[in-house]
Amino acid sequence: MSTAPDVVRSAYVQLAVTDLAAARWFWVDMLGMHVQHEDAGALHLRGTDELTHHSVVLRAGPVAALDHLAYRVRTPDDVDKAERFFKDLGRPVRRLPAGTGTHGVGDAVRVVDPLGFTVEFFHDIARGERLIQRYDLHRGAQIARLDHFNICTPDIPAAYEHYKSLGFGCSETIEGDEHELYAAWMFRKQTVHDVAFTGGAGPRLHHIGMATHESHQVLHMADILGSLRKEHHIERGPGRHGVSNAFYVYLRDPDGHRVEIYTSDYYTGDPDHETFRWNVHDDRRRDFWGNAVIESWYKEASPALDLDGNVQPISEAALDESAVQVGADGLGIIDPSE
Ligand SMILES: O=C1C=CC(S(=O)(=O)O)=CC1(O)O
Ligand SMILES: [Ca+2]
Ligand SMILES: [Fe+2]
Repeated sequence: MSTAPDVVRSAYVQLAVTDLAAARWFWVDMLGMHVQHEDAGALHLRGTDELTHHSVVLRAGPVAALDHLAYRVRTPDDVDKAERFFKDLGRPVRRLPAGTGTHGVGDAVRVVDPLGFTVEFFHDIARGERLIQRYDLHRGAQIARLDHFNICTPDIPAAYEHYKSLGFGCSETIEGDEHELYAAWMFRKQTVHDVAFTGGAGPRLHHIGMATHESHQVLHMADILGSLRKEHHIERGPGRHGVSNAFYVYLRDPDGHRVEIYTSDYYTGDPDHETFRWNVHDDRRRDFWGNAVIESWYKEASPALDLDGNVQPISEAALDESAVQVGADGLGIIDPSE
């Protein structure tokens, strides 16, 4: 096996949106993300703490879809390592020299990974002005940074093994009584996750997680949408997660792309960090207070594009967590004897 690239973190996502103006309203006017670069066909956005050019790229397109996920690697040579790693796996690989890929990003490589997702690995990226203490510019949810990707994939063990081969640690899992793997959270940066897997038809993007510093910003985002009679953009929460212990709310943008506003998870940086395992019958796992998980959260997700911008065909999942009979999800049957 060739050497894996040294991935630093989940760095940006490129989404195809069918109405760039409507997307601008949601991601800039409502969430408060900062416009680093804008042209007729795309918006490059970042949060208040982010010193690199962007963490969300919204590109106008005919189909609302995930264009690609992007991980930053530690050195320029790690871009070469990523190219060799995925070529050795026999996967489609496309090198994008500086100036030929996403605006602001230097030399990069894009691959279709074994799970069917288009993923970019880059090191060089343009810098942005330090906004951390420009409180005069902080608005909406006051998004600090991109925290994670959550992807729908039919084979969670395969996803786990692939990201383990890329050097990711595992912070938490959801497992059945026989330890069948329903979901996993994996990391390179020293927090709960850079990527998580939700069991379901895939490849599809379940959501991107955007971090705020404090829970009142999560609540304020929900209040803003309620005030404007845009409450239909709130899909799930606010609430407290079991997995990750984060405080959260899930929103849907005008194209249905799901974004989580997420705060206050925990440190995972010690070399002997142990995985915390939840049982799928524990109804605190997804919401620590036992609140139901709305069915759309399990079933709906954004399709994924291949290297040429075509929608990837999807495969159905073997395990369906929403079908597991638990009390809180509202989808199962509560055993009256309990
Ligand atoms: O970021 C996350 C952390 C926890 C959860 S869960 O709903 O608690 O499983 C979901 C999530 O993957 O979006
Ligand atoms: Ca090189
Ligand atoms: Fe999440």
